[in-house]
Amino acid sequence: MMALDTIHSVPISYSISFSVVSLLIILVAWRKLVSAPLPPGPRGSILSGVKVERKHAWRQYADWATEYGPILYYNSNQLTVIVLNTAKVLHDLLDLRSKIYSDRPTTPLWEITGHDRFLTRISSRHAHFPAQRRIVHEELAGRRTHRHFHVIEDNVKALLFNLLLNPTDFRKHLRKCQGSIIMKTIYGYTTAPEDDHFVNLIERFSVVNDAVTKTGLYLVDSYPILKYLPQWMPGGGFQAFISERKAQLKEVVSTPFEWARSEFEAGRTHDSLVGNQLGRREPTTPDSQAGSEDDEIIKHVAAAMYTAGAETTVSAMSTFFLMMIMNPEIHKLAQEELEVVVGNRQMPQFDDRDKLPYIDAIIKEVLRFNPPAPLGLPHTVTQDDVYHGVHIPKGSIILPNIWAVTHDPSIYPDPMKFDPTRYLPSEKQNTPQPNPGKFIFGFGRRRCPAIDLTEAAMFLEVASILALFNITKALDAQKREITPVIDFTGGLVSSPEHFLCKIEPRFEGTLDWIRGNGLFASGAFV
Ligand code: HEM
Repeated sequence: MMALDTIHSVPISYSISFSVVSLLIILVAWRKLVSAPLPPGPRGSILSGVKVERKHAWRQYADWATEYGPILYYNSNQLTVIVLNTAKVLHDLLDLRSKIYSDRPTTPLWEITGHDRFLTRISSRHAHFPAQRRIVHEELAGRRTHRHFHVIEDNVKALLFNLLLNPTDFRKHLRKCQGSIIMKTIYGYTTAPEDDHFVNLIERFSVVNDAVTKTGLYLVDSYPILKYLPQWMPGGGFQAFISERKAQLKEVVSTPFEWARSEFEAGRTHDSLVGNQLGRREPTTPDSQAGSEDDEIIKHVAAAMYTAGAETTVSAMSTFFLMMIMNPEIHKLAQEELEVVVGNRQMPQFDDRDKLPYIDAIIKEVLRFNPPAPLGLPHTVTQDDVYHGVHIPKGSIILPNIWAVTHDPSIYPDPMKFDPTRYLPSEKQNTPQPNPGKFIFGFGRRRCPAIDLTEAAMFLEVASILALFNITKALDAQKREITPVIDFTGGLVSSPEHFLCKIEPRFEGTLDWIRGNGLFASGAFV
């Protein structure tokens, strides 16, 4: 009996002390939380909060950070916004506390229209999120990207050909190249030379999507009750707007997917994300729930890729053109490296990448100088948190100020100077400056899943363009050089403002050279 008492009393006393300790921990954490103030930041009007007026919000935030510190808080239209401005706070919160900082903010409008199902916007707590991330990882991570090298090669050849025939439209050609790479690797679909049906569909949608996804733009975001307003009541036209958006979204998500599925069912296999995933999933029966759920997952991953990947890479490539005309000595050094490693009049290959450190450094510097997504994509935090004595409330919108990090002089000295040698060891600097890829592709569980594909495509585009062309300042009617103003657009993706440049073949007979290298083979040019 005694023995039995002892056996039982030990766990009971343990569990009492365990409960007391847990309660104390919770109390201490709670006291810390309630006593911790919000981070410092600008205060706006009581009604609408702070308005960020500047075209480049990231610069405004960086300026505020010098006044208030690396973590800023402000209130905008009743939304709590926290901006993270240094590499350290970004790493501490978005990488190390990724478990609670990987969600995406949503709005009633996105939920009603279904925008919140895309990988770019889906909540990290949604049942489909792990499967969506697994799919992109399976299809695009690391060496798996190599399967798509031939797609990149074909489209880069088409790009070179288009630049030769019609250099003025270089941005259109960059867009075509990137869009075609995505459509082929994701759906197995070869885009038409002009006016492609699917590309037009997605691009039209992206424009509307941009407007729809501006947080707080619509009344329903502030007053969710409005979603129940019948169509016949004043203001009920909103219901028609919703139906239209839903239909548009369904078309964008389903049409290219259904094309890929019909190809798959007809036995025409394409080594694409959708084709491979259809091959992997359980066989479906007409009433199979699992099959249709899998389809939903695949569709929404695939549809996110074009909208996330087209604009960003085109922005980076446009910055590359701008930097080449503004820095002719860097352009020349890159061509000299290519001549030594690849030889004259040769098309660079993927295998050459490791032997071309200067080209690699130019790409890094392009991405640092103008990060295509300067504020990344917004995150949100799923529980109240305290960091260095400040309270980060659950549900706050967390903006990573990537631009502030890539222009932080303590990491990148003289940050407004375009200088690829930052990443190369030299007598002046034993340790090269950090690869901006650490920051510009985002953080934690939401980090961009297409980094390897992006870097491979940018390498081949940059190296091949420099191998074949000289990019210089355009001339006006009096044959004077036009020096562009270095300026970038505002918005989620920031690209160089319109500028002119001259793109000329380096060698006589380039057209013949292009023919000889099979550049007509892909048929994907305009
Ligand atoms: C230079 C080119 C690119 C840059 C700078 C870039 C940057 C980013 C950034 C900053 C994020 C947000 C990460 C975060 O929330 O922390 C992101 C997410 C994403 N990117 Fe990229 N990206 C590029 C190219 C691409 C391409 C080519 C694709 C597709 C083919 C792509 C697909 C995606 C997707 C699907 C997400 C959402 C991931 C998620 O929310 O879980 N990106 N990217």
